[in-house]
Amino acid sequence: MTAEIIYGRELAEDIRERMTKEVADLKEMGVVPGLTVVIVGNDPASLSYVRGKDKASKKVGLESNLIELPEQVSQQELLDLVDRLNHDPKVHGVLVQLPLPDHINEDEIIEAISPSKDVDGFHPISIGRMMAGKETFLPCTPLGILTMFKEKEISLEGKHVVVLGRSRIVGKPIGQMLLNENATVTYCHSRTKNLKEFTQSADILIVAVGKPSFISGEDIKDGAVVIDVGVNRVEDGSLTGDVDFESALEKASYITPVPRGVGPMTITMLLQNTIKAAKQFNHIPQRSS
Ligand SMILES: Nc1nc(=O)c2c([nH]1)NC[C@@H]1CN(c3ccc(C(=O)N[C@@H](CCC(=O)O)C(=O)O)cc3)C=[N+]21
Repeated sequence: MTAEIIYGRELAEDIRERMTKEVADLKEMGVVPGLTVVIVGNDPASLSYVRGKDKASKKVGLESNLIELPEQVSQQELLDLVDRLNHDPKVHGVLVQLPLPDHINEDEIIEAISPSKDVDGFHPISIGRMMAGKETFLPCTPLGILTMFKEKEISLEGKHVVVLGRSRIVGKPIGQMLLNENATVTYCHSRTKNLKEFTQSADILIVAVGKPSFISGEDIKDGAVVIDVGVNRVEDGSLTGDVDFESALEKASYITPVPRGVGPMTITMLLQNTIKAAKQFNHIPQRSS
């Protein structure tokens, strides 16, 4: 079997086009959705992502602000900034780019963000609501993956989903969200024994481990759906996923590439969450889509 490649970037463009219209409608009502992204330090990869977010936000018509802080910023300065953004009525979404430097207590910063502006879906209140299957801000990468499944009409009910990786921002939440969609979910991680037995039994394999070529064709069941969440910057400066694309392509029914797969969907879901936050703030009903 040769897989159909799911180009997240193309899906993302379609969704952003719809969003641009929605933002224009909101502006007619006097509502300009606002997103503020905070980045600490000057890690080139992080800077490149946040600039991507900033550009995409502006393109759909959001009011986007990027706050760049020096590496040495103190915990208190960061908390004060988050507090100011929480109280700013023009700011509907707040994102603090992770990871933060070692001297910063990341959890305290995440918990300081108002849950009503938590467009990343990382606040414990958002996570708790997600676990309970309640309406909330869902984290952008998992939401982007779920949106890909919906757009491609890939059914989840009763499917065996194997999630490789258990990070707070990808692995754990995607498993919970797919459980909410009635999938049967197995989590695998660095201590899992006989990993191959799990990967080979997956109808849907989600790989989020951060290791180039961690998975290849022989690890995959014929006809499986393979979602590559890896963003690995390799020596020549190019971006590569966690899956050996060429060999996996021969086995899978669907596969996402890196770049142009999950990444652009992540950014698009951030914009979607920001629009949702702006509507909630202004008591405008959400569209059912
Ligand atoms: N608070 C927080 N929220 C995040 O959502 C968050 C974060 N911190 N820290 C870092 C990770 C990583 N991340 C990516 C987003 C888009 C692409 C993306 O669009 N990638 C493009 C390529 C971009 C390039 O070439 O550099 C693609 O895959 O086609 C990648 C990675 C969000 N993250």
